[in-house]
Amino acid sequence: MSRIRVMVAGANGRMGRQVVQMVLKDKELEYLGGIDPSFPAENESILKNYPLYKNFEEAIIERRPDVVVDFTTPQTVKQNTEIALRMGVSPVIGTTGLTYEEILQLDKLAKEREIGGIVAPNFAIGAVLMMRFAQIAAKYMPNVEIIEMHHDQKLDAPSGTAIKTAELIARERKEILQGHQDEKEIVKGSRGGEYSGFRIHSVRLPGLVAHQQVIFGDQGQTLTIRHDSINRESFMPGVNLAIKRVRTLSGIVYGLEHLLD
Ligand SMILES: NC(=O)C1=CN([C@@H]2O[C@H](COP(=O)(O)OP(=O)(O)OC[C@H]3O[C@@H](n4cnc5c(N)ncnc54)[C@H](O)[C@@H]3O)[C@@H](O)[C@H]2O)C=CC1
Ligand SMILES: O=C(O)C1=N[C@H](C(=O)O)C[C@H](O)C1
Repeated sequence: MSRIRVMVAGANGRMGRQVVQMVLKDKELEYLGGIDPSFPAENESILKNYPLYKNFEEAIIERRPDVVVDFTTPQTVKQNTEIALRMGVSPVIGTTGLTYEEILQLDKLAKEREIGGIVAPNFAIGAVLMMRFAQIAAKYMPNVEIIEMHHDQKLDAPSGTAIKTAELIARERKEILQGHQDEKEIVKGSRGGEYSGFRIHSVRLPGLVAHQQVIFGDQGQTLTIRHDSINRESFMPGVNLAIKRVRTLSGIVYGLEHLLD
């Protein structure tokens, strides 16, 4: 059986470097090279041993991968994905920041081209379970707040995981007036961002990787569902699964959970 030919966009980033190592270790995958406009540090010998392109379109035209994994930035991911789909390449997208409308547009393009793709805001199995458990709890405990905590270099807030969690909660939660109307924010933003009647709070600190708590409250009790990624290896089994399954999909699938059952 021929190996799946993979390129990694954002290869020089925190996630990209981890993905390159994972792909190189898997005998079913062939690493064709990376795409990243930044220069790898002197000690990043792995990246320098393989082709490293600065331009996404040029890389895809020249190498013709089966799958391109994207861990870049919210500013570039949509354009990258459109190029990949137009070139017949299946995208595995970990980059956050795509809106739901943009995912629908990409899905339309993927279906027109008969190509499978996946957008997963979180590739860690524990995070997928956290989101699912929160969705179940929301039906019975509609008073809820989300606190997500990440490293201080993160570009987007709230995190893609928090947004997806909020979308799942909003689907189940009956519409209630949470808290009261007379609240006054003395320090602007201290009550977080509002999503469909409940709050999301984003914490950014050095020392953190990726963490989230979903806290439900009811009379005399709280329920806290918490997930911690303590390193970026936590995302690799999910990314590996997506690379192997993406070409069997129809259109763009949103969330790793769709590959698990
Ligand atoms: N879905 C998931 O499980 C996870 C998603 N993420 C998301 O992945 C994204 C990347 O995160 P990090 O690796 O921490 O960021 P990072 O800043 O360390 O890496 C991003 C890399 O993309 C490169 N880049 C920028 N524009 C590019 C372009 N047009 N083509 C190719 N490369 C380009 C940058 O030079 C940089 O090296 C973020 O959106 C983050 O939220 C992060 C961790 C897990
Ligand atoms: O930027 C990160 O680090 C992460 N981003 C994703 C998100 O925005 O949810 C996934 C994970 O939380 C790590």
